[in-house]
Amino acid sequence: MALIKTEALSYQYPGGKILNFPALQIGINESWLLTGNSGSGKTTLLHLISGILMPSSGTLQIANTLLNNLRPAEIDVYRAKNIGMVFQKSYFIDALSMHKNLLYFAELSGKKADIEFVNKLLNDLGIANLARKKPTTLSSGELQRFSIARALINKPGIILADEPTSSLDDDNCKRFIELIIGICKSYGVTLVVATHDARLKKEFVNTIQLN
Ligand SMILES: Nc1ncnc2c1ncn2[C@@H]1O[C@H](COP(=O)(O)OP(=O)(O)OP(=O)(O)O)[C@@H](O)[C@H]1O
Repeated sequence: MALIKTEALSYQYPGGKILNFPALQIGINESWLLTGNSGSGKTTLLHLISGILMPSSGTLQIANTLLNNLRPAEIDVYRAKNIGMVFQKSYFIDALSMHKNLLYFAELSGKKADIEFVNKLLNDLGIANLARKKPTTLSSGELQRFSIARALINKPGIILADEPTSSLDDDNCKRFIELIIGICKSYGVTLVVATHDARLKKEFVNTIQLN
């Protein structure tokens, strides 16, 4: 069964052209690359899947839930439970250690942080030795590895990453993408990476191409 399924999905920003998306069937624990030229709608599609935007037409189904039918409050609950996000730039609080940052973000969702899970994540990502450091003392490659931990902290079924490697050099890019694909595989998480970064193409079997 598909975890993410769309049919005839489209979105139109006020006054903008209609963005039409190909039908998608993305399975549990699969890794997908979302590519296309600048302006083709990669970020918009990620925002539709995460419920930040509602489709103008078409259907979007995640597991057994038709997102079109949800009310805004239900969408917020859906997003908090199901979606982890990784962005081009990491977002952490400078005054807190990385460990405290992760506990803080875990608790933002209203649940008590699972410290054992946080520690397991840090070990699995090979960043436990950096957990006492503050964000300003870390490199962009190290911060992006913590962004993976942040995205996984509430145990989502789906991770959406928007241009996660565009500020990384070749070594960090390779390390990051292998790490996020590997950890999503081992945690049973479905991964969609939107990018125009040609370095990522060879890492994915499944590709969505937007025009
Ligand atoms: N908030 C907005 N209001 C109006 N138009 C928007 C808005 N955000 C994006 N667009 C337009 O919608 C289209 C798709 O944008 P989107 O950011 O999804 O593309 P993208 O493929 O992610 O591009 P890039 O690779 O440059 O990030 C573009 O034409 C863009 O100008």
